[in-house]
Amino acid sequence: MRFITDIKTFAALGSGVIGSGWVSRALANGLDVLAWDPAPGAEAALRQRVANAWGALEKQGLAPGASQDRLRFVATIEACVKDADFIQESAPERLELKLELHSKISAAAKPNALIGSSTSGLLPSEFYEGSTHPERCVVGHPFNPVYLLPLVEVVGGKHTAPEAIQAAIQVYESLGMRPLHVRKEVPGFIADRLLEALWREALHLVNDGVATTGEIDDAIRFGAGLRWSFMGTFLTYTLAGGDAGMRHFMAQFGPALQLPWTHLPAPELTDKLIDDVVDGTREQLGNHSISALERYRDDCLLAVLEAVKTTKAKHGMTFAE
Ligand SMILES: NC(=O)C1=CN([C@@H]2O[C@H](COP(=O)(O)OP(=O)(O)OC[C@H]3O[C@@H](n4cnc5c(N)ncnc54)[C@H](O)[C@@H]3O)[C@@H](O)[C@H]2O)C=CC1
Ligand SMILES: C[N+](C)(C)CC(=O)CC(=O)[O-]
Repeated sequence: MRFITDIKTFAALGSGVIGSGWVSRALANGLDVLAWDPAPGAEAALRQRVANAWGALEKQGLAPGASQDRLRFVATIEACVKDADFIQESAPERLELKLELHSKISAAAKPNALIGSSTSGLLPSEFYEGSTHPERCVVGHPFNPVYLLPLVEVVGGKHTAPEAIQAAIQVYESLGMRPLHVRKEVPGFIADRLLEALWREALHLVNDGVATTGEIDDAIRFGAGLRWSFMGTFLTYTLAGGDAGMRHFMAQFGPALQLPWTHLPAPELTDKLIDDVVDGTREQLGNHSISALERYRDDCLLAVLEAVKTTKAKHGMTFAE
């Protein structure tokens, strides 16, 4: 089966926070968009959200022909999907609801139109169980705001064709995104496993009276949050190991995971896990020395600090706010 990758018409089912983000991104990329949502007043709310996002999208740069007028809100699931080249579902996070919705979407869609779900962590093998042509069905998990953040996690289920994963990656790239193929189907995928761990711990801190939510957010936004925009945890910690890199870092700070500071159970630090982490970060380092990456990290930090400061001032805020 050749899946459609040269898309002209994008269908969005569910037009809440995430659905309207997809609609905005698709319109900004010069596509025709069909949207459906069963809630009363959904069309007006969607148009309002798209209008709100449009200023940022104009600053980022619109594709030729991009226009909010190319959005058509329709009355049925069938009208939304039957002529669509690509379909993205962003309905509430309930397994039964998604199961029923996808059986209807897939029955009415062109057989070679890819179908993506925005789910934050439900398993595609489960909610695509009743779908027609499930080989074209994937998860495309985005991040809020969908029209600006590039990451989209692409996850297949037990019936998804490998070619469909590649085709979906191609489509998401054509929408200016940075797809990440999650190779193993697990609840929460990669990013939400991490975000949930952080969030759960933050709730423990509040619950234990250690910090307020504002203090916890300060702990993120004035520290690791600034460096996360350009360097992930593994490479950051490799640099934190100095010239000896990740192996020294693991020896020095790995045992503290067993104390534990957190309320989450820690993984057992087996030799295999350490080797996997060391080998993985070695690959990430490539030919770059630790000191070269430190210069890169510092340059990026300065640029981000300057950008945040300038942007906040434009909005009438001080840097400390
Ligand atoms: N809010 C977030 O930060 C993120 C949410 N997601 C995922 O995106 C999906 C949508 O979440 P949100 O946009 O946040 O929710 P939301 O509550 O803002 O929007 C859901 C929309 O679905 C509509 N809806 C209700 N029943 C429906 C049905 N049977 N078929 C189609 N639409 C229906 C509602 O009227 C509403 O407009 C969920 O699967 C969620 O896990 C993914 C990434 C981030
Ligand atoms: C809270 N959430 C699980 C819905 C968040 C996401 O899925 C991604 C995001 O935007 O943080």
